[in-house]
Amino acid sequence: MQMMATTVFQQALGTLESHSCLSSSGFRHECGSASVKLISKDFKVDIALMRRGNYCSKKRSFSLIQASTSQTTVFDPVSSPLHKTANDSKKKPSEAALILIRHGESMWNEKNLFTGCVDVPLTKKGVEEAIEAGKRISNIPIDLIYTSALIRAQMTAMLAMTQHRRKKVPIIQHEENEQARAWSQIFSEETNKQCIPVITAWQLNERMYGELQGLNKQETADKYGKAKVQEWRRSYDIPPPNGESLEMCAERAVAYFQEHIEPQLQSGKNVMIAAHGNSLRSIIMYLDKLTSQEVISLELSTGIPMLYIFKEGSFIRRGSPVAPTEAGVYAYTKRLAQYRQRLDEMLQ
Ligand SMILES: O=C(O)[C@@H](CO)OP(=O)(O)O
Repeated sequence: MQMMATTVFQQALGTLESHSCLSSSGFRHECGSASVKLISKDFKVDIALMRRGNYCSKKRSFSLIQASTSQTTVFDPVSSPLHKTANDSKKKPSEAALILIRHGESMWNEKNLFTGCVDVPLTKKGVEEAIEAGKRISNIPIDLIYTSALIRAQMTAMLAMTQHRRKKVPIIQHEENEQARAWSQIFSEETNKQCIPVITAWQLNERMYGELQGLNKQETADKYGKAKVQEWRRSYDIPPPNGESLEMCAERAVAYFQEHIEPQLQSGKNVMIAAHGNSLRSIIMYLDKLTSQEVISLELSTGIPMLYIFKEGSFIRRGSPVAPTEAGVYAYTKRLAQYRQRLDEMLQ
């Protein structure tokens, strides 16, 4: 179907009250969602907003962002506007998608051991979670992927990308030294266009859990008391013995995000970050402007993608995209809906 230039969506202010209460298991669904009908001349889009999916934070209300015929500046022919005009490339990108995903279940998650920076792989369940996550983001544009230096995050990113409908190939970048850079070059521009660079950064590693690494969480609580262990696990500025506090983790993870990832989003590139429970908690604290008190109650489940839209310097949380097979639609913006429609056309 010829993609009609969609008209400006009517702005709908969907005020969503989502009440989330947090459980020690780390997450609880909350269906504080509302359906908001966005009508344009070309197609009606029901956007079930803010399906609270599997991550919680404090009670928040959201208003729907204005969706307009903004020029999409993306680095992917599928989503580039059909009729680019001369001055399009000079236009600042309208928005960019940011996907955050905590790695799937790891073998030490399964054993309930403190993991931190110990480099353990995913379990079979973690592999399945990563693949399911890939299905949920399979229609969202991704131009760059960032992971930590740990295999559980890298496995999650690569497994998720096996499900992406654009079928670009994620390539881990080796820039650790000149030889690594030289020996991993791609000598075909066309092939290069079909690749997505994957940048690994130790700054996105899980918080270093110090002398708790390898200890069983329940045994540690029995030994030191539940309150003390909860303080080590979830407080902002109290580190575990010879380990990192969340604040210390944020000093590297958020700094890396601001220095290396945010500029990419500002240039219109769509980014996925596959990382860890605490390094992502520190980043979400920054994105959502949570206080050190509020972040205590923020928990992330394994393998559940979280979608943000970066627009005019702000991060708008859009919830967790539902799987492509599920009825209904996503916390999509117009641009993301267009991208999906072009994928459908391309894959017909
Ligand atoms: O052990 C760890 O590294 C982390 C994440 O698995 O555990 P917690 O959720 O207790 O911070």
